[in-house]
Amino acid sequence: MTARIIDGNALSARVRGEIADRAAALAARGVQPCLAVLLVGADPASAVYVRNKVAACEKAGIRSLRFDYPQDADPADVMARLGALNADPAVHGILVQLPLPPQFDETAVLEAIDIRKDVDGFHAENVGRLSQNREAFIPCTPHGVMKMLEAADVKVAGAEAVVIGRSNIVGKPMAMLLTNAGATVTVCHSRTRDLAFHTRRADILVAAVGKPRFVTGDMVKPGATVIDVGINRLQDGPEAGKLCGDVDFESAKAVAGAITPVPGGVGPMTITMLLENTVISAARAAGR
Ligand SMILES: Nc1nc(=O)c2c([nH]1)NC[C@@H]1CN(c3ccc(C(=O)N[C@@H](CCC(=O)O)C(=O)O)cc3)C=[N+]21
Repeated sequence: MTARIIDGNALSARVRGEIADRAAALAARGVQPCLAVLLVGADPASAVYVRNKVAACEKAGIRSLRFDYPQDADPADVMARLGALNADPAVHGILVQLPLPPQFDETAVLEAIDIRKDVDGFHAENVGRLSQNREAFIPCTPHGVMKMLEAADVKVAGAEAVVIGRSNIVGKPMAMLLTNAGATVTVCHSRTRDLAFHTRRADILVAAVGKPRFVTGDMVKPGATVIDVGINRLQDGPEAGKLCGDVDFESAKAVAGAITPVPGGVGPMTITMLLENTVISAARAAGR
């Protein structure tokens, strides 16, 4: 057996088309959706992601404002900018690219964003709302995963779901969304004693560990849906520079029922959900 590929690029193209229509309709009513993106430091990966986000906005008819700060930026300057963006009615979404340099208190920065503009869904109040199933904004990566499961007709209610990774930006909100959708959820992490015992029971397996090709075919239940959230740039060897996920695609594909590739899987959907959240925010600001 070989798994069905869940194509994040194709799904993104479709959803981004709908988002562009909504953005155009809002603009016609005088509300041009607008996302502000703040990038601190010169991490090359972060610069690429920010460039991709800005380009995706442009293509969808969403205005973007970009603010770049040096690696040694004064956190007070960034906080002041956030205050101004919170107060600006023309701005509907604010994203501070993570990670931040060490002089920043990341939590304090995320809490400084008005929750009505928190399109990342990282503010503690949005996290609390998500846990109560009455969220303002759903974090983009796990939200994109839910959209992929839906588009691929994967039944979530009643399924055994296993999430590997417990980060605030992926693992925890992913577990919450799957729980809200009726899955029986197990969260595994670096301290889990027998990882394969858990993963082999999963109807839906989400890998968000940050280790290249960590999940192998022998860890996958036959017919399972495997979602690969990993974005790892291989450092050395013959494949240096290549992007790969947390899943060993070839061995997992031979066992799974459906699987997401890297690149072209969850990554593009993350950006799509960012655009969607920005348009939702603009629609709320327009009173509809
Ligand atoms: N405040 C904040 N919000 C984020 O959403 C956020 C962040 N910080 N920091 C970094 C991570 C990472 N992230 C990605 C988004 C898209 C792709 C993506 O589109 N990847 C393409 C490949 C891109 C390439 O070739 O490098 C793909 O998987 O096909 C990857 C990674 C968002 N993040």
